[in-house]
Amino acid sequence: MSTLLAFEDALEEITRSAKVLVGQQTIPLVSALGCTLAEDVIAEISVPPHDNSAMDGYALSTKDWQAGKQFSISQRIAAGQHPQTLLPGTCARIFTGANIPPGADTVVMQENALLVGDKVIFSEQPALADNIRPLGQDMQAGQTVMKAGCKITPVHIGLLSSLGITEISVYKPLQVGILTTGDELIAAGEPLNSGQIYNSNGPMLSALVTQAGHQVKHCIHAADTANDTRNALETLMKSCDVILSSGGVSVGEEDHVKGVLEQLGKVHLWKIAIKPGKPLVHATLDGIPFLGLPGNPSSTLVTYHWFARLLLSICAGQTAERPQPYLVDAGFNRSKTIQRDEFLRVSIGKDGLAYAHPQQSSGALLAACESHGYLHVKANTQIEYGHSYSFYPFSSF
Ligand SMILES: Nc1nc2c(c(=O)[nH]1)N[C@H]1C(S)=C(S)[C@@H](COP(=O)(O)OP(=O)(O)OC[C@H]3O[C@@H](n4cnc5c(N)ncnc54)[C@H](O)[C@@H]3O)O[C@H]1N2
Ligand code: MOO
Repeated sequence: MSTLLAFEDALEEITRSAKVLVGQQTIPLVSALGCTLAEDVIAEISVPPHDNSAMDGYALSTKDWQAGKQFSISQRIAAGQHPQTLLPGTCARIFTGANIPPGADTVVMQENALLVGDKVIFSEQPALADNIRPLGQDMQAGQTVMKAGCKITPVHIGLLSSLGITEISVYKPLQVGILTTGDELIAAGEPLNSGQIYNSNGPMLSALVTQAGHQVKHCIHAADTANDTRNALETLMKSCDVILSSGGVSVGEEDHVKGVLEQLGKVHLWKIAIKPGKPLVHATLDGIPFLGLPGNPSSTLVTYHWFARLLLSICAGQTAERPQPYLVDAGFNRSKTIQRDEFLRVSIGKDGLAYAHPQQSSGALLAACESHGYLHVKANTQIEYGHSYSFYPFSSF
């Protein structure tokens, strides 16, 4: 056990030397959903660009108001129109989104106004700036509204459109190579013979990489031989920015990945004190970052979520954020401790407590589908009912 690297040290080690590996390009904003912003965005205009009305009603000057005074309506301002300066002592009919005329400093909503012929009475004294959305309320010209590294969401597309932006500088997508290994594996769709299982890590990793906004450049499956593994890696090295693999990283003589990595590049770390996911390997192949994820499907998932996801996001220029934990109380006891940090697949019950899925085998994947997230139980720690532990919902990865 003493040779296993601690979870936090491994995270630090894997991310420390990682750097942006992709170039930039300018693309139409409407095509930028899911892309990573390459440069800070500084607002060139204020939003809104003018003081405007938040209500349909009447714009007037608070100093003109008197109880019972009948105001004449000196102009009508619809949204999009350019207002005239307000005639002193009068009010303007105004609509939501219309610019406030110079000389007015408040808006009374029409429900609080009494129309008497062609005049209006405001029974309540209006407060200064009532129902006025001031210039720059949302964003001020010169303000940094988005930082480079941010992943563009539909809300960002709305925000940048409100600044009049039509094109944006983003990072080109990271090209990711995926290698799966194992003689027992066949692709879904093929008939299953004795001793075989379907390859689930390949499609799962492709989906995880795609979901994170990267491009799966090439997926290769290699047999459990050093030759096949080396050939596959050399092929991936020709076209990929980063390479992920699954399986073949443990200690058996059928596990060839680590040996081949030592021939092709430099291995930085192997074996981490986590469960599942212990035999994770991190290497560099001719400048290309490589992460070898253990083949058990839940080990692949956990090591992708905690290590590969962060590594890929740094290489893609994304702001690499570790998910924020929520402190959640355990709904069960477990006296057994292990010398590795554990990532239990748990559900949060209606009582707000965390319950471990009964199937925690690293070979089982259904448990992750039936759970809400990970309960992080530090090495050598018992689980006690009612004590709190860090919970990470799957949605935060
Ligand atoms: N003597 C020891 N044996 C093992 C150790 C150990 O410390 N000493 N560690 C165990 C742990 S922990 C893990 S995790 C596994 C990881 O092994 P590998 O990364 O070498 O993975 P494989 O042996 O290739 O496969 C493990 C398991 O997962 C299945 N698998 C592999 N790839 C896929 C895939 N693409 N889709 C679906 N399932 C996959 C494979 O059939 C095996 O059942 O090693 C332990 N052994
Ligand atoms: O530590 Mo391994 O990844 O569970 O079976």
